[in-house]
Amino acid sequence: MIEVENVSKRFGNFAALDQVSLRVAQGKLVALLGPSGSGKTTLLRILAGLEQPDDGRIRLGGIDATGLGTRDRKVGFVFQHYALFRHMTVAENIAFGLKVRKGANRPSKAAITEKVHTLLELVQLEGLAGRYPSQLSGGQRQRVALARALAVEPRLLLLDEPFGALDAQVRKDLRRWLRHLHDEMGLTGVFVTHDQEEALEVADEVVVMNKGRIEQIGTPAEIYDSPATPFVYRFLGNVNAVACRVAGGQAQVGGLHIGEGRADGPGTAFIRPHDVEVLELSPDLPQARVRQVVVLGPVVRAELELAGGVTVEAELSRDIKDKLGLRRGLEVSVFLRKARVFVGENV
Ligand SMILES: Nc1ncnc2c1ncn2[C@@H]1O[C@H](COP(=O)(O)OP(=O)(O)OP(=O)(O)O)[C@@H](O)[C@H]1O
Repeated sequence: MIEVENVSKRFGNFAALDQVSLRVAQGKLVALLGPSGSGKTTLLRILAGLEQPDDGRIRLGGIDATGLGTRDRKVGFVFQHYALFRHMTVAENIAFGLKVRKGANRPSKAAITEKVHTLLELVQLEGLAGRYPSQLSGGQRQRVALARALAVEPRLLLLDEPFGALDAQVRKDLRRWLRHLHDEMGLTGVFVTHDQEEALEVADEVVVMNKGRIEQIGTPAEIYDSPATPFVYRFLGNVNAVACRVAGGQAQVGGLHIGEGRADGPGTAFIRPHDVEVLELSPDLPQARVRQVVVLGPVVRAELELAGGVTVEAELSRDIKDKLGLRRGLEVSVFLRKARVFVGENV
């Protein structure tokens, strides 16, 4: 269990982390997700013991680790540009953390060889033990870096944009691979990413950060389906943000009832494109005019103009597009399956 309690960190006048609290249960893989500068790396470095918080505490496995150095925390880490030792082979790189141990803590030569072999198998690089880093691809290097971090059996694995520098396909393969590896080893892991797809696909839990604060913590489904704040709505996935007015608890846009608001006044309604249902024109439902239709493989995006000139994007299947004969200029009806209204100016 990792516990972060009210951690704050300032750099000069700038608050990189502002009263951050977080709990990660044993064996979970957690993503710290947020835009550049939101404090993800700072939090990771504080967990690693590479940086000290100005305020707050870090507990690892129930023990106060706030003042402990990196070595005593038993963490392993992999950074985006974490260079392998260039003059060492793959096997030597992986063995490094064990070889530098002192006295009785250092395993025997045979035990180290055995361990390196097991790790090479795990990261599927059995044949490459004798190669130097310059003779590996980017993805292979990252896997060696992971094996090196795992060699010392960390109780916590910290990864900072581990696949950031790699091309899209390799990234995808490594993500799946990391997920499997994690499931097999039962480690607790925290990784930093600014890629929402990566966070949603790989993590058990996602921590969404913004300006040094946590906006929301939840499973990928919770974060995507029930964003707690406008920021999370905008940051995770495509969303229609429509200015509306709330009166008597009901939010309206150009005469169309769009959802419920908690208080009266101006607000913004957030609607995911796949929650905008497009139907044949019906007198009982609000009307819209199709402004554009784009086919993206199996998915179709349609831009719809509602009454009052408000435009929303709908996402539908190709079958539905064909059934409706969807094309520019067509009059259709719309039904909003789900909308969430946040009341206030500039949300
Ligand atoms: N050593 C430092 N000195 C001064 N400012 C720093 C230092 N480290 C980080 N910062 C600032 O703190 C803020 C948070 O940085 P951090 O690296 O944690 O963000 P991040 O979310 O990881 O961003 P990125 O995705 O760009 O890596 C940034 O505005 C950064 O400029």
